[in-house]
Amino acid sequence: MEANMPKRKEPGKSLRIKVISMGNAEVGKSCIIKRYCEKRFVSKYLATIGIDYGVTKVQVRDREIKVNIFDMAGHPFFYEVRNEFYKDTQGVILVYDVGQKDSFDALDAWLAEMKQDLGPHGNMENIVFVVCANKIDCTKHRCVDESEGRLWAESKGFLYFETSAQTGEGINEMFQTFYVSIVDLCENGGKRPITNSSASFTKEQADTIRRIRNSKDSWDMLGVKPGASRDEVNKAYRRLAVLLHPDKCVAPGSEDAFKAVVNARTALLKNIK
Ligand SMILES: Nc1nc2c(ncn2[C@@H]2O[C@H](COP(=O)(O)OP(=O)(O)OP(=O)(O)O)[C@@H](O)[C@H]2O)c(=O)[nH]1
Repeated sequence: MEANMPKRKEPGKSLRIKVISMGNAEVGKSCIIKRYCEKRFVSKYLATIGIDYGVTKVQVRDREIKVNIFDMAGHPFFYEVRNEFYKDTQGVILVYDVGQKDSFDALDAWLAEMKQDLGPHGNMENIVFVVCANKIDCTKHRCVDESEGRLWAESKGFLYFETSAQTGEGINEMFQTFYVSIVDLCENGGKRPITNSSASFTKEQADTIRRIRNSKDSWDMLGVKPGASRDEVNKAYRRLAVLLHPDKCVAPGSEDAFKAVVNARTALLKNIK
């Protein structure tokens, strides 16, 4: 049996699972859990000290699921406390604040912390991850858009939800899908079920969309040196167009990336003899 498989897994029987929350301080981890479990929102920030623990029961199909939730403090100060709690986990709620780019950029570091604490025998493939792009009610401050977050999550085979603990948007849907995926995983011998989205685009497509988003000018976007010839620009354009054409590529953000590439080519060709 896999190390992080729960003890009882016969269909129709009750199941006990462990879920943890991860993400920078103040992104809303505790509020997301409270919104689902207690149906309320706490606007005052009370930093989690170390770990908060709670138990809840949910029904998935014909199974009663007893969920042990460990809400982790996001502050770096609590690293020593957190690292005791990563093992034997079936589900992770990975949260960032859509108005704080740092909290999105930190997601890789959170995965690295977990991987390091699980050690060489820990297997992250057996865990269901759901990414919550939280505080979507704060539209004015939003700086990480949906396609950027979704691309990050789905290229790793993680679930992705846009949430607001304040309004409740996306919260029930997120937990429902999360718990169903964990039960599916338990009934699938501890293997994460392949989602449609994770199977439908390649790493090259995801990396190219990210590169285009971060490019500094049209040359950079097409991946050619400044001063490249018409032929070089057209060749680079054709390669990207085949990779990202909306008929062929369903990765989040591909349509915008494709349009940006078309515009970059047009702008460059105007000035090349
Ligand atoms: N506008 C808005 N504010 C939110 C939302 N979720 C949480 N907050 C606020 O963000 C602050 C931090 O929320 P917490 O849930 O305590 O954050 P946390 O990630 O658990 O923080 P740590 O315990 O320090 O790791 C609080 O003031 C919340 O009221 C949301 O969806 N929208």
